[in-house]
Amino acid sequence: MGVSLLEEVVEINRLTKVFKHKKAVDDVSFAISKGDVTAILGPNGAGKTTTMLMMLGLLKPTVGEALLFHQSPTERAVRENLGVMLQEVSLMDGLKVKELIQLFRSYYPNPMKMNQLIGLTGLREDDLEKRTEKLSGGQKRKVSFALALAGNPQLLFFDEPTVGMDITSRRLFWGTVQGFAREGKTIIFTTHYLQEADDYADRIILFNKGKVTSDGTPDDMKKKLTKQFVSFITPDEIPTELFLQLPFVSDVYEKEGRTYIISDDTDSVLYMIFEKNLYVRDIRVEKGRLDEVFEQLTIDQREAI
Ligand SMILES: Nc1ncnc2c1ncn2[C@@H]1O[C@H](COP(=O)(O)OP(=O)(O)OP(=O)(O)O)[C@@H](O)[C@H]1O
Repeated sequence: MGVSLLEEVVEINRLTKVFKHKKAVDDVSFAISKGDVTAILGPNGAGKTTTMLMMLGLLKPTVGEALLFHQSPTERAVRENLGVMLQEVSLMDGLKVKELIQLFRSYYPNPMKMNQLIGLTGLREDDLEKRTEKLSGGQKRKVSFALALAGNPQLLFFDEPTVGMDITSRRLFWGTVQGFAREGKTIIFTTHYLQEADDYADRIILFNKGKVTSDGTPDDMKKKLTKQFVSFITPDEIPTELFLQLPFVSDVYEKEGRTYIISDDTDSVLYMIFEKNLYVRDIRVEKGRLDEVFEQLTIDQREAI
């Protein structure tokens, strides 16, 4: 059981894509384990979609390779276990939604049951009778979600899945994804919504200018990229040396009457404050927020241009 949970279902090795003279993806390698929900996060043009298309075998890498289930993504056995929802939703015209979904189900050896698909995607009975060209943007995305799930795949790729969804649809979508993860399905999605990556991903792979700039759990990322600190007000002399000698404290300073202790272990700082019985009031703990991390990253990119 333990071994199969760690099984790597996606492996990309030195993946690089050059468009004319632009390096959209630059020497990217990582592996993704079975059952993980992974967010690929990054500013516009960072190379997220290009990487996903190469992983799926829809775009040929300039250098490197992508393997799904240890095989080429173009293998039939891989395709049968793969569900994909891309940004551009183009559905075959002239068919009713129900017919289109049935058609997709017929391509797979073990398709998901029709009523399960409807329940998971939030499609309504009357949507099923509509012709695809008559659907709204939101309805199209639901159909595209249903088509991605039609084969009951083990591995799912979503490129910006919740763009254009209302709050109810979004909630249903993430509920479905979380249920899949519990069943051991592997999910990879790109997003601009930091909150979604933080809330739903086990792992965030941060892209910037074609490269992976950070990779870890949302908590790891916050620890690594944001400043965490404890701050308080004290009428006493600040015991700067006492804090600075601790291995987990990187800086101590005062600003506008408030003392700041910068540390990646804010719990231990609090412990120290109480253990030494320091007279402090209005203690605040700042753990760092992911949107600040992202903002920082985007600013860095802009400055680099
Ligand atoms: N077919 C193409 N031809 C030329 N350049 C391309 C092509 N596809 C992507 N690019 C360029 O490669 C870079 C990476 O694009 P990509 O779409 O992978 O980024 P992204 O991170 O998915 O961005 P977004 O969040 O805006 O979708 C961009 O500079 C883009 O303009």
